Amino acid sequence: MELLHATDVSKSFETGEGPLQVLRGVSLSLTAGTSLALTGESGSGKSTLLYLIGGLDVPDAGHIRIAGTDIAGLDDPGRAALRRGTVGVVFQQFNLIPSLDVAANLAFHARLSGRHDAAWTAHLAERLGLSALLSRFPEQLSGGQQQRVAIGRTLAAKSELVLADEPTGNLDEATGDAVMDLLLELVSETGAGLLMVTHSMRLAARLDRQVGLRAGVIA
Ligand SMILES: Nc1ncnc2c1ncn2[C@@H]1O[C@H](COP(=O)(O)OP(=O)(O)OP(=O)(O)O)[C@@H](O)[C@H]1O
Repeated sequence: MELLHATDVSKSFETGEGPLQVLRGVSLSLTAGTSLALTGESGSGKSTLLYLIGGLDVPDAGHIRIAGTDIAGLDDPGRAALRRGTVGVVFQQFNLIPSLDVAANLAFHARLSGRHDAAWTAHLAERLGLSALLSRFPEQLSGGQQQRVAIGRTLAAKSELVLADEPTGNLDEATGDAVMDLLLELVSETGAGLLMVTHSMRLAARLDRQVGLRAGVIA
């Protein structure tokens, strides 16, 4: 089943020096249960594309269809609902909620999207090695532990599409590899699709497909 289909997506930003055209007609697609690495040099627009797909920003032109819905047709609350349910984003900076403990962070998006399933969340906590850390707060966790919570938060909401922006970019190599193992295993078990931005050809090679962005188009 086609999960994601982006067609001719363009995006520019206003800067002090005039408009900067970042994406110039990007098309890509992803089937449920498969993974795609998005590579490209710094500034090539990888994060911009991921944010558009995640409904965190809107394209100037083009279409993004996720699980059959054209997200251009959604209003702000509709896009917010998309981000908490169908689509989950794992950021390089973890982005956990500092005032909530691990258990509440894990369940946060699932609760907001009406997808909370206590048994499934407990299973994820166990698989992610978080069961003994449930009452800790994010600042009391290592980077690797925080990223495991962020992955769990996305999967707890049963997201069909997981977007990850350099998810191991803030971790040392051994910790990053362990986090990547868990991400790939759990995404594959849940049958979600994964779109991951990475600078690392080594990490990109672990995903099913690799595409590169260059000068605003898929190279
Ligand atoms: N809100 C914004 N306003 C102005 N320019 C922006 C904005 N967001 C991104 N840009 C510019 O768009 C270009 C692409 O940025 P983007 O973050 O998508 O690149 P990237 O490929 O993810 O880079 P990196 O690998 O360094 O994270 C950059 O030149 C960046 O400065």
